[in-house]
Amino acid sequence: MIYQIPWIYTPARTVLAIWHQLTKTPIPELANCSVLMRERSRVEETIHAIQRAGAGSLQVIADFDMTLTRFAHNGKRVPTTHNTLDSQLLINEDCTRKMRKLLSIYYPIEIDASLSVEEKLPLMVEWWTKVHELLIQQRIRKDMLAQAVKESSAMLRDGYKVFFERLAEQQVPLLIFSAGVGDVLEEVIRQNHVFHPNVHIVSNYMDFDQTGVLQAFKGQLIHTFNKREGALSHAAGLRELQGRPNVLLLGDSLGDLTMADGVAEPQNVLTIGFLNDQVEERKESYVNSFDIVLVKDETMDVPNAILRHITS
Ligand SMILES: Nc1ccn([C@@H]2O[C@H](COP(=O)(O)O)[C@@H](O)[C@H]2O)c(=O)n1
Repeated sequence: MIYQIPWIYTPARTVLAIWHQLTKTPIPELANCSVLMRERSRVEETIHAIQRAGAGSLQVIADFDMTLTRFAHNGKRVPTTHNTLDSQLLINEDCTRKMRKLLSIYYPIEIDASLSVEEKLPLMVEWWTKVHELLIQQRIRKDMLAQAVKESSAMLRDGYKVFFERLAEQQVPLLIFSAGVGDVLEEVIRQNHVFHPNVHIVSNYMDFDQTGVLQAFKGQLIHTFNKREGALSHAAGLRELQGRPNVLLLGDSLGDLTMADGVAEPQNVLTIGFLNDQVEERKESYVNSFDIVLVKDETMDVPNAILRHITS
C-alpha cells in the first residue's frame, strides 16, 4: 500500500510562501489604526527582503519638515525650518507679516490635491524665492540662529531618539533631504542631541558673509517638487550611501517619493508617507503612491518598529 504525503505534492512556491509566513516575525505596529497599506503582502515581502540583506545594505532617506518633525502639538502647528526663522531675534514685524501672508497663499497650493505637480511647480519656486529674498533683506546673523531655534517650538516626532540612535548604532546612513533651511535643520537636530556621524543633509543652506550676515542662499534652490534633481546631483554622489541598494524612504509629500532617484541600482525600496493635513482629499493618492501611509500619526512608532525588525 502506498501512502501519499500530501504536502510533497504542494508546489514549491506554496511551500516557500508557507515557510516565509512561519519564519516572519509580525510587526504589530502595522495593525495600528493610523496605518493604511495598498498591498500589505508587498510591504511584508519588502521588509523581509531588506531584513535578509542586513543593515549593511540599507540606507534611510527622510524628508525633514513634518516628517521627522511633528506637524502639530497641543492643537497648534509646529513650525517648519522656514517658520522657525519667524523670530524677533532674526526678522522684523514687517517681514513676519509678509512671510505669514505668503504662507497663507502658497501652503494651500502645495497641498492642493486638485492641482498637478506641473501646475504647482512655478508657484513653489515663487514662494521659496520671495521668502529667501525677504530673509536676505533682514541681514540675519548666523550667531543668532541657535538662540532662535532654542526659543522656537520646533519639535521632532515622538520616538525620534530611538530612530536616530538605532540608525547610528547600526551604522546605517540617514540622508535628510529637505526643502527647508539646512542651517536651522542642523540646529534642531543638534539641540536634540541626535546629530550623529551617520547623518547627511541635503538642503537649502544660507550663505553668510565674513561678518556672519546672511547674504544669499547657496546652490540650486530645493523646493517640495524638485527633489529628484537634488537626488541626482547631490545625494547620488555621497560616498557613504554607495553600495546600499535597500532604502527606507520617509516623506510627507508626493514630491518626497523622488528622493531615492539618485540611488544606483535600487533593490528593495519601502516608502512611508505621513499624511498630516487634508486627509480625506489626499488619502487616495497617498495610498496609491506610498507603500505605507500614516494618517495623523505624530510618532515614529511605525518606522521604529520596521527598523527594529529589519536590524534585529
Ligand atoms: N517659505 C516656506 C517654504 C516652505 N515651507 C514648508 O517647508 C517644507 C519644506 O521642507 P521639507 O523638509 O518638508 O522638504 C514644505 O513642505 C513647506 O510647507 C514653509 O513653511 N515656508
